[in-house]
Amino acid sequence: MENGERNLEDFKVGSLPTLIYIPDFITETEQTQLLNHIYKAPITKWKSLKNRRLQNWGGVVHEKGLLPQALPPWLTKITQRICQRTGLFPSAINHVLINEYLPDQGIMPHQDGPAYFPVVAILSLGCPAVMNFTPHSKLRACNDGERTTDADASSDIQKDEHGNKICLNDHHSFSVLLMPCSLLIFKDEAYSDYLHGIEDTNEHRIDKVVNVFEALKHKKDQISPGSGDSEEIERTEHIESIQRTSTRISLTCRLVLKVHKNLFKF
Ligand SMILES: O=C(O)CCC(=O)C(=O)O
Ligand SMILES: [Fe+2]
Repeated sequence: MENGERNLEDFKVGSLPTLIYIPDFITETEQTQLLNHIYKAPITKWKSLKNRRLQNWGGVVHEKGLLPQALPPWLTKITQRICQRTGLFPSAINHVLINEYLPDQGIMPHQDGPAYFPVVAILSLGCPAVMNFTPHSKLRACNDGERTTDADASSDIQKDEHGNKICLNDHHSFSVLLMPCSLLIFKDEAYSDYLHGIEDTNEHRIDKVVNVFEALKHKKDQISPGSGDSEEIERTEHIESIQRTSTRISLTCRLVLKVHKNLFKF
């Protein structure tokens, strides 16, 4: 069965309710077409930041909403597929941020801004990379002094009827391996209780990845490209990191619900 026909539930990874990883969401030909469009854009379309470059498509996002600009057809082809395939966006995706990372570039752990509808879909192109999810500091703070043996863990603290603190969910840091042509979607706790980021190093650890099968496939390919037997996968399980050897491009596709039709109403 093609990935496009399978139930979204089948692509859930990790223990959080809504972290979805779809390998081969686009074909390699589509990846090449997208990269061509991205690199055909005028140089002025790129905004250089300290540790990466980005292109902003769909308009300017302000605290109060989006000052819109129509997405080009080469992007709506993808955003429409994401909306249809996931059914998680209440209306059409209207904003796409394209990030370019050299092998030693990344993005600081962060939470996406409040202007966005709280579902994000990230399409990956080019070199594989690992995205790390870490519990939000607000949650970690609840836990200070209570879980000194496990620095990565955090819990929702609530009070019981006597006012004693009780821990509900455990929050652990985890990672996702983002392979080219894959789509990562996250919402709910993964969106609200965790920071996500990519380390600015050319080697990424994969020991905490939740999409394990993807990691094993990749590890096998690093050792002997092309051969796919499962014994080989087992033999490569000891590899704990991936090398970033070329550029990665990502398309962060989101929806800003509040759209300003008229500049003067801002
Ligand atoms: O490049 C990525 O995969 C993540 C980008 C991201 O988190 C963002 O644009 O907010
Ligand atoms: Fe983000």
